[in-house]
Amino acid sequence: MIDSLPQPRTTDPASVPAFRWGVIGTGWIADRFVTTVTRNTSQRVVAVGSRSPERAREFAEGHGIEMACGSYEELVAQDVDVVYVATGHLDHASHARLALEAGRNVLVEKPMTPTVEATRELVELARDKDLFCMEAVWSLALPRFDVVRQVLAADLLGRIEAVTVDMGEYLVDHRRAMDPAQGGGAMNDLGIYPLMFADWVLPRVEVVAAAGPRHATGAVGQFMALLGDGEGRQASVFASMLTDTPSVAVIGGSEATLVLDGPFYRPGPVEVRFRDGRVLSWDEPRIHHEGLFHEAVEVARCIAAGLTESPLRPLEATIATVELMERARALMNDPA
Ligand SMILES: NC(=O)C1=CN([C@@H]2O[C@H](COP(=O)(O)OP(=O)(O)OC[C@H]3O[C@@H](n4cnc5c(N)ncnc54)[C@H](OP(=O)(O)O)[C@@H]3O)[C@@H](O)[C@H]2O)C=CC1
Ligand SMILES: O=C1CO[C@H](CO)[C@@H](O)[C@@H]1O
Repeated sequence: MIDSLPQPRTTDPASVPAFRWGVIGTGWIADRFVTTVTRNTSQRVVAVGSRSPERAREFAEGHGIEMACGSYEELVAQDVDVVYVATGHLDHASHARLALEAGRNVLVEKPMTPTVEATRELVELARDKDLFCMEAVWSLALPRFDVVRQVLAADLLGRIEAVTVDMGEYLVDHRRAMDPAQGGGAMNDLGIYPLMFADWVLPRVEVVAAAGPRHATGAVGQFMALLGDGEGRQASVFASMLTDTPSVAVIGGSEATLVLDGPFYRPGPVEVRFRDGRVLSWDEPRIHHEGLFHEAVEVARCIAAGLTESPLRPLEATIATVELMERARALMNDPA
């Protein structure tokens, strides 16, 4: 009988080489990513690219970045080892392609692309070029997720029977995230996380049913999906841009139940509740998006090791998640 949860095996940022990074886009996530990477690692963000030379300059000055590029083409032509694609959902494919064609490794914001076809094309290109490519599902690089990974590998929960996971954040007033013309709606911004989680825990799971009413903007404001693996295991997924929900993830097993208190996709605690009443927990500071730096360290670790994909977010897993997204969308008549 164990008396504590496993310690996470996350990579020490100081143990990986300092690579030269370029960033495409100067928006919300680009700002957070560069801030935390600069603060917590020795990775060097040396160039930023924007559609506007002015915005590139402002971003570069604000973050102490050497090169401000007035176009994405100019950015990928710089001497960088890896490009972080931080533009909107519908632009990931073309901007990642631009970087790969220029011979750069890529870390691409989620969803890598909103469709199975475009994701497969990008994966194929990265493989043809023998370049590193990863979808920035940063949760999977967090210490918290490594604790879960080890709990699952050690079969501490018994037979997994159910996953329930929700993710609700009030984003109704967010122009990009609710604009259907920019791929806005509950799927691309939020739903990808709970679907990824269900698929990560129960890899053969399929979407059985889904419903997602449209908000006044025309985007799907929230959706529920029911998943099953054909062997009796089920997952329920809920994502909403219309209200804040606990955003808790639960893995129910025959021997114990694991709970990731919300928001499950960010840094936070892990609790395992055994059927005999014992509870084991592991905790870390709830540092919000500050935890983004872990994915940059994972990228550096992989590139240094000569890997073209990360075992934390293999490209086939990215494809599996977008397959679930596409199936759920089809059931709710929501074009990508
Ligand atoms: N990992 C995470 O926790 C998070 C991930 N994300 C993901 O990151 C991506 C970007 O989200 P976010 O940072 O919130 O978005 P923003 O709208 O804040 O930034 C997007 C950037 O894309 C660039 N861009 C290029 N073409 C266009 C266009 N036609 N219209 C508008 N912007 C354009 C702009 O940079 P410029 O003008 O300088 O060229 C802009 O700053 C999304 O795919 C989202 O899913 C978002 C939030 C959190
Ligand atoms: O990936 C994401 C996670 O956090 C953000 C806000 O809290 C979301 O909007 C976003 O798309």
